[in-house]
Amino acid sequence: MPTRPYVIEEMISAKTIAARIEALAKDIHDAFEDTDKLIVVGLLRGSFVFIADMVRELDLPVEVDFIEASSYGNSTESSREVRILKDLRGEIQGRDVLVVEDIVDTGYTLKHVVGLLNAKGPKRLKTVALLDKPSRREVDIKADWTGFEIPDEFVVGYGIDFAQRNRNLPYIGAVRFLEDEA
Ligand SMILES: O=P(O)(O)OC[C@H]1O[C@H](OP(=O)(O)OP(=O)(O)O)[C@H](O)[C@@H]1O
Ligand code: HPA
Ligand SMILES: [Mg+2]
Repeated sequence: MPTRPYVIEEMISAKTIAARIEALAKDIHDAFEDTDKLIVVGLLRGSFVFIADMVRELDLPVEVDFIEASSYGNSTESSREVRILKDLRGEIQGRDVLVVEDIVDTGYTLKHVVGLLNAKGPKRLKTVALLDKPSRREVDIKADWTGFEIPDEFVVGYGIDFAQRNRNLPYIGAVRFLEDEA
């Protein structure tokens, strides 16, 4: 289904993202320095680029796993119903876990997934989100580490989509609907 016409305005460059991930990885390394293995869980689909860059900066023994959660469909508004489309492949009971999320907006997705994972009894569970939109929060959740706090703008790129488009942009950009400009 075609969306309303829009342009994308760069908000965070690829270079700035890379530098921030390097710093986040150092903090995460320090928190999990004594781990025998860190299970890094990416939330599909939006986090696929972030997790790929993050694990390559993490100097720790890691296992990579994924959960697929979806709540937006083709809209810029959350349905507030988080559907789990794919569960973890491995066990996390008694393990160290890092959840990797692209963006925390209303907070429904991260809160739901953290609840599901905590119910499996991990030893330690921490979360990292590349982006945080605190002004849009509807439920009480904050990632343990955040890359960038951003204003109330619908963003795309670096794995993040609008109606499944623009995930392949190397930077984060804000969506500007053209008729809004008139
Ligand atoms: O804090 P929230 O308001 O819940 O929004 C954040 C979530 O929404 C997006 O996922 P989406 O449902 O679009 O699925 P996708 O990752 O496959 O794009 C994004 O990737 C986050 O997972
Ligand atoms: O700003 C956003 N862009 C794309 N997907 C999203 N899901 C939550 N917030 C956003
Ligand atoms: Mg999406």
